[in-house]
Amino acid sequence: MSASPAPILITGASQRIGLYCAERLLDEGQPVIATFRHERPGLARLRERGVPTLQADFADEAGILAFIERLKEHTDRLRAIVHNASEWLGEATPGEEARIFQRLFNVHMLAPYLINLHCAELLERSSPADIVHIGDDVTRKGSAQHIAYSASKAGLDNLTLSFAARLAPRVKVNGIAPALILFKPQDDTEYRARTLAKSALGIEPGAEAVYLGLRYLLDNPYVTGTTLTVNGGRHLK
Ligand SMILES: NC(=O)C1=CN([C@@H]2O[C@H](COP(=O)(O)OP(=O)(O)OC[C@H]3O[C@@H](n4cnc5c(N)ncnc54)[C@H](OP(=O)(O)O)[C@@H]3O)[C@@H](O)[C@H]2O)C=CC1
Ligand SMILES: Nc1nc2c(c(=O)[nH]1)N=C([C@H](O)[C@@H](O)CO)CN2
Repeated sequence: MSASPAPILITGASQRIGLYCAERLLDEGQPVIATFRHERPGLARLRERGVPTLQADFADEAGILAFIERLKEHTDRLRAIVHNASEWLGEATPGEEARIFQRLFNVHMLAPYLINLHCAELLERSSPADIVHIGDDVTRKGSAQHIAYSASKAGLDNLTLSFAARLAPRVKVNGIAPALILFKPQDDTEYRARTLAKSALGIEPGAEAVYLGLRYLLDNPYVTGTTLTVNGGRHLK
């Protein structure tokens, strides 16, 4: 029996929420394996702390399966998988709709689906074991500006239910559905004010709000098939 704890895999952990959660887990002595698509400055901080950083593009099946093969070269067990990788794309480019639709479904649904199926055995060598899908509160009502994005995140919510049923009792499977957590640097004042007004609490909480949800799901032995809403009371407005 290995003395060191099994690692937690976080996808899309080179920046923002994924990077933040990776560093908070490391601070607590939890080993992490991180995936990234493009090289970014935050990866150096993870590498300095001994985190294997695996380049992976989940835009198609070949990229997903190639990642799974490389992951298994790095570990034979996992404490948890956090499916965080995501693109927030709208229907902005005429003629590009089908390509964007496919890309969003691949990163938000095909990647979690294939990684969960192919890596369940790694999770089952750890106890407790968890899968956490990072979704989006927008699935509650859909989005006129991000139709394919919202639909693909709704599909991810359904994967939570199916995998929770399939992998119980050895693996818990849950989701976190955030609304605004972090603005992007390019978001202008008007957009920020308009977005903050959409929730009852009216704040930009930062990545800690998602990490606290992740911590709860990892620590609670009696929660599975659940999606935590972390939306500042957006449903109340
Ligand atoms: N930020 C927010 O306010 C909210 C976030 N969420 C959800 O929370 C999670 C984290 O959000 P946030 O930190 O803002 O996410 P980001 O937009 O920063 O994306 C996270 C990472 O996903 C990676 N990624 C994108 N496409 C692919 C792909 N095809 N294959 C592999 N990796 C890919 C990106 O890589 P690269 O560096 O190459 O771009 C990026 O670093 C996401 O699932 C998001 O949908 C939900 C609601 C609100
Ligand atoms: N992959 C991403 N998904 C989402 C992001 C993001 O930056 N990356 N941002 C949002 C917005 O904050 C939205 O919740 C409020 O306008 C949604 N999803």
